[in-house]
Amino acid sequence: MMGGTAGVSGRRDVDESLLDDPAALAERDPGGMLRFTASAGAQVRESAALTAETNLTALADDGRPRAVVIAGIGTAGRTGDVLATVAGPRCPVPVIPHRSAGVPGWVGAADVVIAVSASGRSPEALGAAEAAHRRGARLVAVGAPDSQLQAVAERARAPFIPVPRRAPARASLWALTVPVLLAARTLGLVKVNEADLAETAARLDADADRCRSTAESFVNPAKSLALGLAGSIPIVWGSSPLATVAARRFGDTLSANARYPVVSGALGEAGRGRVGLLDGVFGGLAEGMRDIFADQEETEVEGTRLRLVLLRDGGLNPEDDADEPLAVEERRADAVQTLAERRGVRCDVVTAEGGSALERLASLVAVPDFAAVYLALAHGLDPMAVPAITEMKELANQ
Ligand SMILES: O=P(O)(O)OC[C@H]1O[C@](O)(CO)[C@@H](O)[C@@H]1O
Repeated sequence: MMGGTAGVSGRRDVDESLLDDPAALAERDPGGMLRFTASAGAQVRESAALTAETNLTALADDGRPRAVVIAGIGTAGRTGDVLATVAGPRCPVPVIPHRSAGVPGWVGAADVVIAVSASGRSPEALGAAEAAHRRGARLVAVGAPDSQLQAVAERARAPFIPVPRRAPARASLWALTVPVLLAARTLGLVKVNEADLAETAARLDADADRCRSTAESFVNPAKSLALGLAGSIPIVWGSSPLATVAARRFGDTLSANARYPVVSGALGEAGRGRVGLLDGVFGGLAEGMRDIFADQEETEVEGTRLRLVLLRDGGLNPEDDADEPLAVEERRADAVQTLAERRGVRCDVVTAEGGSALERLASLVAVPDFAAVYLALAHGLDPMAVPAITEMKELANQ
């Protein structure tokens, strides 16, 4: 197979009408990615119940650890980022996401390793679980039942929290995240309570309803976000550490489902560097050309342009720990919107809602998760197929 024909088929331009045709959407989504995305709230409830059935006392017995390492790759790795932000900057114990096989050299008996893998077989999670056992660290494993990861946990006599498998792993973000948070709660590192979980699940359900395939583009926030992004290079910035996790997650799903290149990260850091993209050939320069041609017959100027998606975390809970005062984050978010406006770069804003950090995160992840699927479908791409990843694994012999 040659470039262009290898991998999935699709169309370069989006078919807008397809998004308002639920039957056509279902046909182009044979694996049911929309259905999996809509199960986020159910995943929270199911994983909370499965964690409650797991005996985690071995984890708590030795008291507060020196450090917690969350080991896994891809979506499993993102759960470590979620834990680090929910634990917050004043967490007395370092919370360290780790994305390569094994564990950092300093990990020992005083530490806890949480190994996460949706399939239960990633070399990164398996290597970490085995290394944790060898070094005498406390281990808890999260992943598919009856998997290699479960076998390693059993050999190590470590708790294993089963998460029923959904293919692909990126559709399991909430199912994997909740056990990680609850394991950390057992260690006294986060304050997530049952009401937070219930409210988070309810918000994910409500957003899934707003984003359902039968809701038309003009009332469906995910479809309109997808159409706004069509043909652009998305820049996704988060106003706070929590919103930055959501921004990175949107980068993951836009790349994996819709195959869009994305710049994503923290607005605080971007403001000291990458904000310069707004002045570049895909930003202000391209928009300037559009203005020149707008006076002439030609209204449509060819060329790819940036589209800014700003995820704003209103920080509604005053008890939340924060690195920076909310006012600083808010001023920065206002500033980048002004910058984009001055350069003619279109900007979509998603604002967090909800009381707890977890619910606010859910409110920033839910609509973008659907938008990435709709963008794939509008291009005629099967959001679930990942031929390049499979080919990469074959070629790299992994
Ligand atoms: O959660 P798992 O099964 O360990 O997979 C890790 C990552 O590997 C992939 O399956 C790609 O191989 C991603 O989709 C996933 O997030």
